[in-house]
Amino acid sequence: MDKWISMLRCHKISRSFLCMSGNCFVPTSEIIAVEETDLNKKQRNSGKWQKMAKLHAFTVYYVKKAQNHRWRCSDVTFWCVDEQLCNQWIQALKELLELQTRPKQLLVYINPYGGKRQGKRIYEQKVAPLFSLASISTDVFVTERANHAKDNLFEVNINKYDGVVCVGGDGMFSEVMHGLIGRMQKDSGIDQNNPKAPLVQCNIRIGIIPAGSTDCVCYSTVGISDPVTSALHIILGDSQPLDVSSVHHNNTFLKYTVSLLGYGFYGDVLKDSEKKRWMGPMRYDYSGFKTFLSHHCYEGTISFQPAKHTLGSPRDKDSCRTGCHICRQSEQQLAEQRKKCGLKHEEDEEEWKVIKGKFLAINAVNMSCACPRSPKGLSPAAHLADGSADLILVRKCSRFDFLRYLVRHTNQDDQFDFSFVDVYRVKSFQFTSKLLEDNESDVTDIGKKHFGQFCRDHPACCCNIANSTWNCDGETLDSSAIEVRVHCQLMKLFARGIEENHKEAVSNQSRVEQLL
Ligand SMILES: CCCCCCCCCCCCC/C=C/[C@@H](O)[C@H](COP(=O)(O)O)NC(=O)CCCCC
Ligand SMILES: Nc1ncnc2c1ncn2[C@@H]1O[C@H](COP(=O)(O)OP(=O)(O)O)[C@@H](O)[C@H]1O
Ligand SMILES: [Ca+2]
Repeated sequence: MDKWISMLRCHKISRSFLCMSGNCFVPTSEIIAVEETDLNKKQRNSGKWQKMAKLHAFTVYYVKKAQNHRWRCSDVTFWCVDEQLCNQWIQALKELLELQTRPKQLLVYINPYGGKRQGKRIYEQKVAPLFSLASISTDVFVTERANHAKDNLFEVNINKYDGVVCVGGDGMFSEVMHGLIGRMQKDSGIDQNNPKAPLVQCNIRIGIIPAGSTDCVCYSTVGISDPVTSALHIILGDSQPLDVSSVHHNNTFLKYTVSLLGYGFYGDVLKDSEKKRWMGPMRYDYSGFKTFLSHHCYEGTISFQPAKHTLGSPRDKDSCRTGCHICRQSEQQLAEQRKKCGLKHEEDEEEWKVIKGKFLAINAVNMSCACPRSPKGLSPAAHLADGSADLILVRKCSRFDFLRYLVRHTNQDDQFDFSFVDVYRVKSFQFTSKLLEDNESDVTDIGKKHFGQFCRDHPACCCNIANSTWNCDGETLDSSAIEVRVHCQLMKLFARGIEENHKEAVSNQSRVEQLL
């Protein structure tokens, strides 16, 4: 659309669309702001208009969807000789924007040390100007230490805000999520140490401005890791429910997780990479390579309860997309089950499957875990809000086979199509390392307490007698026995899930135009 010849060509305004001649329309839900145009400024910039009669104008800022789920703020200016008509348009559009439920007051936490240490700059240069354009007020808090944001969330007057924004990576997001969910349970008198406690949903949405090393939660829920796109989703007030898993050990709460809870390979990569933080995001490549070469496997027992409430399966060809019907159906099914069972725990009655073995990796993912390093993710068909997690067991195999498996995270081939990889959709699971089982069953056996570096029975095998650690959304968790339970849609993000690809969106758009 030519900005300079848009002489009040908008010919129709409805509750849903601002339609302009020239086959262009903007859904009102995607208008960012409407402002009276500073004509002096415009006229100074364009000699073309200098000799014309007095004009009035307003500018509509709206979301322009580019390729690969990237959003940008675009604008169009409408000119008019009639001042009253111009003001009527501004007024009508502002009233429409008021009807949208959008955040007005946000609490922002910036981790200045996440990723490439650009959090503060990204926020100030790319995000703050957009929030100000959309008339969003902010209280900005730059963290000075780990857990600063989490601790602060237990103290602030949270009801003052329409949402919390975190600028950083998955670790920073995890911190803010722990603060919000923890605060919510504390205020409602829920004991987080009870693994069976029905947790209270957190209705304050979190917005993620990606400025970390992996940014998997942002990428998996928006489709791209891009600060401007995320800021625009926040401004429009998008809402995406998210499953959260709780991790316990012996009736003690350890952590919540939304993306990857990984033992073995991803736990070892994370542990090693923490010592190399100075390398920035490259630390994962270095530690990934090192861990791959070490090729350690770990022995233990996994018990899990299959997620029977959901129609989906981890081997599905379709992925979770905006407005996903599998997530909606699964949530309804769980709500019905809960109604039927009342206070009784339906989980207690359901079957547990038990698997013992030696594993190179045990990965539990609540979402696909797509990220720039792995655009399909660890489990491409996992759902954001279906009350289930995908449990991926990578059994002991050769280095070459493990490399083939890892490479499939980066290409289009099926990463579950290997004899040594099993995947299950679960609603809860438990893991105990062999080492702990042995210690618990025979505490007097001195030999078993004397763990050498590698398996005594098979000195040549790669089986590591020491335990691995868990990678819990980028935070290390040292526990050789854990109990995990998925809580369906425990929290919400300022996101809308990944939209259908652009071609489909364009064809839907022209269908709407025809309807109008
Ligand atoms: C031969 C090529 C092999 C390449 C394999 C690449 C596989 C990448 C999969 C990444 C999955 C990411 C799951 C998310 C994990 C994050 O929570 C965590 C912390 O993120 P952040 O706080 O933003 O730093 N990131 C990781 O654990 C990084 C794993 C990278 C392993 C190579
Ligand atoms: N000011 C700070 N100094 C040091 N660590 C911090 C600070 N603020 C937050 N953190 C911690 O840094 C960790 C990693 O942050 P994150 O933003 O995820 O970066 P990255 O993606 O590079 O790991 C998080 O666990 C968070 O708790
Ligand atoms: Ca899920």
